[in-house]
Amino acid sequence: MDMSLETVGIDSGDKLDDIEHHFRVLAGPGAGKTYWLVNHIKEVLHNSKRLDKSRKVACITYTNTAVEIIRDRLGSSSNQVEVSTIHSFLYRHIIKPYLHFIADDYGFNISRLDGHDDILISRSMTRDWLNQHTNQSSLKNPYSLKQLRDFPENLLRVTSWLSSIRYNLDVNNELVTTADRTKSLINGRPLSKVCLELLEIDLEAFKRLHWNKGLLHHDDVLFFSFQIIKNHPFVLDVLRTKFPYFLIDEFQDSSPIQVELLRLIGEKETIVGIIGDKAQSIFSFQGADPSQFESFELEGIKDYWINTNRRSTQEVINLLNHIRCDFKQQGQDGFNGSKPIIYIGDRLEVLHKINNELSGKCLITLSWQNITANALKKDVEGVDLNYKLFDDLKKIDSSNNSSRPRLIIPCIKAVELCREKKIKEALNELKRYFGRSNKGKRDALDLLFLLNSRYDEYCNKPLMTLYNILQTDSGIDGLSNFRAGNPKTFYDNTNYKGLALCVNIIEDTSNNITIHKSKGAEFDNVLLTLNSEKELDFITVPNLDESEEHRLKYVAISRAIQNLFITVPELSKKKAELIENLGLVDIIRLDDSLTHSTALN
Ligand SMILES: Nc1ncnc2c1ncn2[C@@H]1O[C@H](COP(=O)(O)OP(=O)(O)OP(=O)(O)O)[C@@H](O)[C@H]1O
Repeated sequence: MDMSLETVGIDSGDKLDDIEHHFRVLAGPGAGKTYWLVNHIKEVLHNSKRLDKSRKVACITYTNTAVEIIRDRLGSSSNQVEVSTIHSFLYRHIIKPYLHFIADDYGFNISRLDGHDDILISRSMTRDWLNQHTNQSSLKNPYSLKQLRDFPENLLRVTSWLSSIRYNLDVNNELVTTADRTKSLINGRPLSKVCLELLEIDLEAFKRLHWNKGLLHHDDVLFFSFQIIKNHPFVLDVLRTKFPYFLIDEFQDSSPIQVELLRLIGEKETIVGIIGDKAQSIFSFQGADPSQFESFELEGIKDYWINTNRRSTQEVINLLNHIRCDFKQQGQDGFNGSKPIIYIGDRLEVLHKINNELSGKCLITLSWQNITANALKKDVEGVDLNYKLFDDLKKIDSSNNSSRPRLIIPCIKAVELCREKKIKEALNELKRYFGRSNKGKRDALDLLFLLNSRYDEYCNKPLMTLYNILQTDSGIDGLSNFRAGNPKTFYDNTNYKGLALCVNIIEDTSNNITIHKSKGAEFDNVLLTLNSEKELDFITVPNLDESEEHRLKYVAISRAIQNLFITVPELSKKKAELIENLGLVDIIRLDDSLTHSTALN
């Protein structure tokens, strides 16, 4: 951390002398940033003369789970605080009241606006877009309009590429719409550069097709908020009046558009406070840029730094300190435990062994990939799981008149969400198929009931079993039979469970989650699962500044309060010695451990 002379060291129990200046709090994991933030909000509520019934503190954090934690900790004080994610905040205070100002300029059908969602891109929408593309006559063999539109694989290439549309800011702080060219790669072949250059011209027209239907993607919330503020600056004044204090936790994962919005809000009247840690920046794939935290500037901003770790045992902190080179955290006096352990062996066996040893205490597994987390949840073996089965299904069952994937994929996602008690999200999946009318909502509920009550009949069978149930008992018309061919082979030979493993459970609160979902949380006992010994480089040659992969693992191990375990299938003697020589972790080979040996060889 680049600590300037003006950076003031504080403790997570400290109060600021003056609540009326912008601030930045920098600190490592477990330092008590969220703890401090909650106390600071209470301080503001207590001392500020600028708050009343309609003037509140805005507190922005990254996930709905974090929102709940902060609300909980605020207790009854939370009436005067609006705690939310940035998307919910902007939707409520900018999009809903003001989108109608600019809706016509963007062809947005405001009468159909109904929240924001993760909008899935359909091939029919891609086709509609191609059919009206400004450059369609310039598209040439092998990617002519007809070839892009009518060859299923090409259509998939365009659709996949369009799914990566993002908004960013250019050097003049103007919004630009981009899509990631590499995402057109299907079956080893991408669209050509020439073709993509021609198509790129009209990306906004593609968004307009959705906006015409009142569909608002999460990213569109940022896009429209920014446009509204730029074109109608009085909206900023309204926000500043309503929120004299604007505090943001986990700032390191903000996107450049969010950062610019906050900077604009903080230009006058509103006090902006940002809290974060650049070494915990793990969302670059969503546009976050770790350098923004330290470079964020507002007039008179003061920097504070917390150098303690109030979460973990000294043994866990020793490992964290080894990995981090910009500063060292101090632990709490006398809070000691066992050295972290690296287990070498099959991860499911490791999980069972640790669970046995912890005898009933809760162990949380953290994995990089969603499919690994799901496999651990469902007790499935293997490291070579196919996380692309939904893509394969769409590709293989992709003839123009097949509506099967459009139904069966939401069904699988819905029932898996339902089994994790995410009923609202489950119904939302099915509403993608049935629509959002009252009838659509009723149909979604009926189908969810059917899928859930018959789960045991298909959960360990080929996908065809589920499809047959849908054909015979869902009441949905027009579900076509199979002829011999690749789609039938896929449905006959692919086990439902394989697809279930690919479902992403948002805000997963189970004991087996991805590292990204563990952000901000802490657990007594943590098991980090790794797929190969290369992934232990974050310990042997750590580089948090340049490697997001290393930061991700740093975040994972810093969730542990008491016991930290890491598992890897194999470990060469050379690398094991390298790690052993650090003296910070014990290494146990599972085979040896069966005879209670902790020896290396
Ligand atoms: N001053 C304090 N007194 C008592 N407990 C504290 C104090 N500060 C922090 N804690 C406790 O330490 C733990 C870590 O705090 P917190 O979650 O706020 O850290 P953080 O900096 O936000 O962590 P991360 O960035 O890793 O998510 C929590 O259990 C919190 O309750």
